[in-house]
Amino acid sequence: MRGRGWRSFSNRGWRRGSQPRAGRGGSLSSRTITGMIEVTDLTKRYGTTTVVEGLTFQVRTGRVTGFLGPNGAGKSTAMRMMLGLDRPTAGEVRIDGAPYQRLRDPLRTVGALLDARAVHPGRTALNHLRWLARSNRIPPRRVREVIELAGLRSAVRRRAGTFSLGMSQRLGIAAALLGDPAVLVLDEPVNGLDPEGVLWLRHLMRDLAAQGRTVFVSSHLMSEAALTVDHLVIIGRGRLLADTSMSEFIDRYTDVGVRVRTPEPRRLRDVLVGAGITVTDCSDGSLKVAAAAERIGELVAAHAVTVHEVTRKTVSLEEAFMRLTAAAVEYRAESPGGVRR
Ligand SMILES: Nc1ncnc2c1ncn2[C@@H]1O[C@H](COP(=O)(O)OP(=O)(O)OP(=O)(O)O)[C@@H](O)[C@H]1O
Repeated sequence: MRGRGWRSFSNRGWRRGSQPRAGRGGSLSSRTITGMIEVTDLTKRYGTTTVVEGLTFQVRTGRVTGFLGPNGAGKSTAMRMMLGLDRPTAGEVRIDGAPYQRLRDPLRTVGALLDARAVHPGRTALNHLRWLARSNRIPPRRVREVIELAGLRSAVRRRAGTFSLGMSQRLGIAAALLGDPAVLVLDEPVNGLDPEGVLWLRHLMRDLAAQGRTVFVSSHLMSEAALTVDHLVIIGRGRLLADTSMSEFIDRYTDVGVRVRTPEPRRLRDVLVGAGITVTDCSDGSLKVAAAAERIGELVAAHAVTVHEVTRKTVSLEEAFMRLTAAAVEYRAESPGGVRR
């Protein structure tokens, strides 16, 4: 059994300390917590179906890492394996250097929200949190602190079974914060939150990362991730598609192009290609030109080509995400004409 460094509970932030405290077995240790998650060659098969395949990445401290992928990509399965709830077919996950099962005080090291509804419906929110705190040797005053943090004060005496999904998410987040953990693993925590709740959660995640914690949060919405996340791990059909900073992702995948409508497409194409510019035909008859609008304007004027419209087009983050994961999308709607979107 491993020893554990001393930490203090504080609303102002999480602090690592060098002051040791007695471990369960009475041993003392000055080991401090790093909070890093290391995923190595993680694989999960159900029968002949491979749900997670050879995932390798690290989740670092002090930033919010988004775990993205389309529906069925394997995000929840990977998170369950991180938290020791599913056994990997191959590979491993280490949190702070050890598998989850070997953490001495799991709730104090990792706070997790996987399924907000997984609470006894007949138990009040307060009793749920009190029970969790007691079973993990967490001081009762921390229960009050997380109730305030999660904005649950007016609902603590209500039974969890009467909660809306958004309220359940808040309760789940309160429970995840109970142990003042260095690592937070949150599966789609935005689901069901109202706009005020979404804003609150964004700020909370950013604050937790700014305090030096590791925040790992799944989502299938890039537009939401873009507002919170510093780093992205993107998977599709269980495989790693990207492990990149948000800014690198924007640079690499959200290309900017210019659409040009002209009654002389052949002439314009010759002029542009002659200037070394890449030109692509669009289905509506316009041309997609890989050059700045100013450059196109100069060439058009110099060669007296008639142009009806020049429009700068940017690829949104959501479009870029859909392009990246397109080949790995398992579930998607058929359009009325039978063409896949
Ligand atoms: N116990 C199981 N037995 C068989 N297949 C499973 C099991 N659990 C999950 N799967 C399959 O694994 C795949 C990945 O599921 P998972 O829930 O991990 O994806 P996800 O990325 O979290 O999806 P979503 O965004 O829809 O929540 C799905 O095809 C799912 O049907």
